[in-house]
Amino acid sequence: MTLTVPLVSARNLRKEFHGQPVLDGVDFDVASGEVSVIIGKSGSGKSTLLRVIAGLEAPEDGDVTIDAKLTLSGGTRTADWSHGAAMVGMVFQSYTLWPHMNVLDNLVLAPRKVLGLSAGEARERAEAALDEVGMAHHITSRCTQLSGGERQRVAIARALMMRPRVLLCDEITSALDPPVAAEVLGVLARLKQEDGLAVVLVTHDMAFASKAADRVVFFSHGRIAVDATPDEAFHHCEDPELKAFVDAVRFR
Ligand SMILES: Nc1ncnc2c1ncn2[C@@H]1O[C@H](COP(=O)(O)OP(=O)(O)OP(=O)(O)O)[C@@H](O)[C@H]1O
Repeated sequence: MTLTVPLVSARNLRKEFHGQPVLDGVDFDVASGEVSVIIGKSGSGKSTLLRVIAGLEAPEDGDVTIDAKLTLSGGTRTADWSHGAAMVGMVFQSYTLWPHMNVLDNLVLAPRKVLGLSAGEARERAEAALDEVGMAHHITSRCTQLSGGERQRVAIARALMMRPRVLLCDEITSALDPPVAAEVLGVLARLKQEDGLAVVLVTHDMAFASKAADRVVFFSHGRIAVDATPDEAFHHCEDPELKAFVDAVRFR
């Protein structure tokens, strides 16, 4: 029997804002080459979960193991924290590219500073990353000249520059028209397929969730209420709250 060790494993994550629990003892595993879609009502804690895993938010309690190294213990960073952080990339809903820079400069900034890559090495890496998202021809474009979908593809490429093994995506298609959103989500599905990247996606896109997700996680009041295959979650689920949520989103 082969035991697969999760790439990311979070245990008993607890986070409060103003005395209110937002993550209420969350256990969450991510496997390599898996697309997990997180759904749930607004304010249920989905973004907070991603931000805690990415190290952007400190939890009150909980352990996180990334790539077999304990990075957070009882809510506190361990000596292996940076090793884990390097494995995790994050892409956000609103465009976080520097508008005054061109695409190449946006991509090379962090790897040159953080990894100390030479200009040539960083450019080579940028060309490969842009190629992955179908944006190689835009390497010298100004970010302000790009459409919303193109900007999000560049944002994905920028996250890929640090060679993460898991990409956390927080509602990255919410501001896009459905066909453009489908294109961006298609890029993620391909990255999973071709590069074995793990993708965790907070989205309301049920079509993508049912087609491309390996699992669907339903968040409710700071807890994971359902963690199932798309077929189970959308067609055979007994959870009344999930059923009501899926119907409400599907027909919106
Ligand atoms: N930095 C913060 N300071 C105070 N409260 C916060 C902060 N970040 C999140 N919250 C609160 O925590 C709760 C969960 O927020 P979170 O963004 O994780 O929910 P969500 O499920 O991602 O919602 P949405 O779908 O609307 O993005 C909300 O009530 C939110 O107002």
